[in-house]
Amino acid sequence: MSTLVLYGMDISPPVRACLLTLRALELSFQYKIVDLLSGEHKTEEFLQKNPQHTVPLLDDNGTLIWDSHAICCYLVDKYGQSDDLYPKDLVKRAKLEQRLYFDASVLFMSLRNICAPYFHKKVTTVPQEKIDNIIDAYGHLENFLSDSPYLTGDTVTIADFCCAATASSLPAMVSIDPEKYPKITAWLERLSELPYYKEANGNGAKEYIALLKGAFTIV
Ligand SMILES: N[C@@H](CCC(=O)N[C@@H](CS)C(=O)NCC(=O)O)C(=O)O
Repeated sequence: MSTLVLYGMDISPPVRACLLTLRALELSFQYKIVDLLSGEHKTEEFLQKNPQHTVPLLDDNGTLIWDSHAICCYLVDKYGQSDDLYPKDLVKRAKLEQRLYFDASVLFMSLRNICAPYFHKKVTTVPQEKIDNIIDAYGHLENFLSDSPYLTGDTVTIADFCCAATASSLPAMVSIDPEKYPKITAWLERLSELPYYKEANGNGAKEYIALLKGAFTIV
């Protein structure tokens, strides 16, 4: 029986994507808090596990995996009772992975490019260009949801978990106007009905927004 340990903290969107996946798979795991705000991710002990010093980090009986997207894929492939959350069908998987890479390279980066300078160097001025990146990303997300309730079709997958963990945190910088983004708004409401959503993502997203809302001046 393997022991799963997730390292992270609730304010981190990619950590919450992993929490959503772990809960959806009904896996038991140990959650070890790494307090980024006090620099615990830069300790020798953590750097030995993840030299890139990011959370989430998964330790599956000595196998160390980081990057939330890699973790979510691994968890479903290894422990899923079905492939519903991460289909094996190549065409379905390709569409899903496009959404994962969208989160990793566009959506989450639009958030990280603002919050990393804030957390690392207390930078509170944000160029309009960085705000425009969030608005562009919202536009793409709205478009991905134009003809289906979830990001890859009729059922929830890890693409929804990864993108929703980020999207539900981005209102710290740019609100999601329900009139402009009705699909994103309905999608987040739909996901919030999952029995484990509040604990795995909702509370942490609220905490993240409370920590950052109003912290920035756009220049
Ligand atoms: N693409 C990575 C991003 C991970 C990431 O940037 N995590 C942030 C917290 S939200 C972090 O650990 N920052 C600390 C650092 O980069 O030193 C993932 O999806 O896991």
